[in-house]
Amino acid sequence: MRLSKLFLPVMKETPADAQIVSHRLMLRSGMIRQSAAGIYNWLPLGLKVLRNVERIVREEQDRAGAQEILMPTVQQAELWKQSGRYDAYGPEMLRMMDRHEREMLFGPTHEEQVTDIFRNCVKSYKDLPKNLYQIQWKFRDEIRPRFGVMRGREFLMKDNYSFDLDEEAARRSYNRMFVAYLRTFARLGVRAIPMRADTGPIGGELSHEFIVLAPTGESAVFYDHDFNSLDIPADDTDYDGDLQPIVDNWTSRYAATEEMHEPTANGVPEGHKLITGRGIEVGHIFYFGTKYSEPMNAIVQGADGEKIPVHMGSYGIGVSRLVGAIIEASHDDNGIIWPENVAPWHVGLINLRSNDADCTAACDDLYEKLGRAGVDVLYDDTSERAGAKFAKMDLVGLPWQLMLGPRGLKAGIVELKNRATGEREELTPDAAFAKLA
Ligand SMILES: Nc1ncnc2c1ncn2[C@@H]1O[C@H](COS(=O)(=O)NC(=O)[C@@H](N)CS)[C@@H](O)[C@H]1O
Repeated sequence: MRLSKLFLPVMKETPADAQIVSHRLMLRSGMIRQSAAGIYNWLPLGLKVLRNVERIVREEQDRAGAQEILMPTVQQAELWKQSGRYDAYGPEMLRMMDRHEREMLFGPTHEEQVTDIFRNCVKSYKDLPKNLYQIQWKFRDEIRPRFGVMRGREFLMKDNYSFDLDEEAARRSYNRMFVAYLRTFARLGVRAIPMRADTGPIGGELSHEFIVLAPTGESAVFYDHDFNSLDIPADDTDYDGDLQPIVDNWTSRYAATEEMHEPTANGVPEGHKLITGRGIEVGHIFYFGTKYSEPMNAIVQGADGEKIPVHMGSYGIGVSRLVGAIIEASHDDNGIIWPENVAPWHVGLINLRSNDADCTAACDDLYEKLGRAGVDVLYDDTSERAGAKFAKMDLVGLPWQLMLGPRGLKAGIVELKNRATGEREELTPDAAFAKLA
C-alpha cells in the first residue's frame, strides 16, 4: 500500500480526553475515530489489526474443534424472559421495541440465543459434545465507557458455547478452551495469565479470567512469578487427549485478581515470589452446568431414553479490547510496537528523498519486488521530509522499517531497522529482501 493513497488520518497532538496510552495511540495513528461514547469507527489501519486478531482467534478455535456460526446482534426479549435474565441484567442492556411493539434487545452476550438454536436442533446424547462459536458485536450500556476500545459500549467478542451430557464431559470442553486460550494469547504476542474469577451475571461456579499484564490494567493482580516461564501448549496438542495436566500446571500456582485475592494466604509457597501488578481481562471462561438448559428446556434423550438437560459453558475473548491491550503491553515513547502476527503491515518502506528520480525508481522497484514475494509493505512515497517519515512509521509501529536515500543508493546499500529492538543495520537490497521475504 502506498502511503500517498492510504486513508490514514494521523494526529500530531495528543487527544486531551484519552487517558491511557492505547487510546491515545489508536487515535493519533488513525486507527479509530469515536462515533459516540464507547462506540467507534474502525479505519483502515485499525481494521487490519482487528482482522488479524480475529484470524488468530478463529484459527485456534478451529484447532480446538469448535465450529463457527454467526448469531444476530438483535435478539428477542422473550428468550431472556425464559432464562430469567431479562430483568436481572439491568441498565447495561440496550432494550428496544420493533414496529410491531415486540420487545427486542441488542445482545450483550448470547447464551440464550445459542441455547435456543441448540434446543431446536439437537435431541440425542449421540450428538454431543458440541462447541459453537461466533465473532460478533455486542452492546453493553456501560455507565462510564472509557479507555477507548478497552471498555466500549459496542465491542467485538469471540464467544463460544459448549454443550455436554454431564459435568465430567463439560469439564473436558472447558479444558479444551482453556488450552486454546493459552495458545491464542501467546500467538497474539501477549502474556496472559489465567486467574480464578468471579462468575458475575453469566453465572456458574467454575470460571477463569485471562489477564494480560500491563501497567495501565484496570485491575490489580497477584500471581506467582513462575507464570513468566510456563510453556505454552504446542501446535500439535491433542485436543481429544487428556488436557487436565496442562490445566493443572497453569492453575496450581497462585494467581488472583483483586476481587479473589486472599492477602492472608499470600498464596505462594516458600521460595516462590508473589508478583503484584495490573492486568487487563482479555478472556473469561465459565462452566455453568444447566443454568440455561433447564429453564429453556434444552434437553437430549439419554442412552436409556431419559431426558437430560445439557451441561454448558461459555467462553469469551475481547477481540476489539485485545487491540488496545496489545498496545498497552507493547509500545514506547515513539508509538506502537506491533507483534509480527497482528501488525497491519510487515514492513514500512521509506523513500528518504522522494524528489530524487533515481531514489524513487529504486524504492518503487523494492516495493514491487517485496509485494511480488508476498511481503505486506506500507510504502511512504510521500514528499514529507525524512524526520517526519521516521516519526510516522514509529507511531504506526510496523515490525520493520526499510530506508533508502541517494547516499545509500550510490553505495548500494539500504538501512533496515527493527522497531521492537531499535537495531539498525546497513545491507544490500538483496540481503534486506532475503531477511524480509
Ligand atoms: N465493555 C467491554 N468492552 C470491550 N471488551 C469487553 C467489554 N466487556 C467485556 N469485554 C471482553 O469480552 C470478554 C468476555 O466477556 S464476558 O462478559 O466476560 N463473558 C461473556 O460475555 C460470556 N458470554 C462469554 S461467551 C471479556 O473477557 C472482555 O475481554
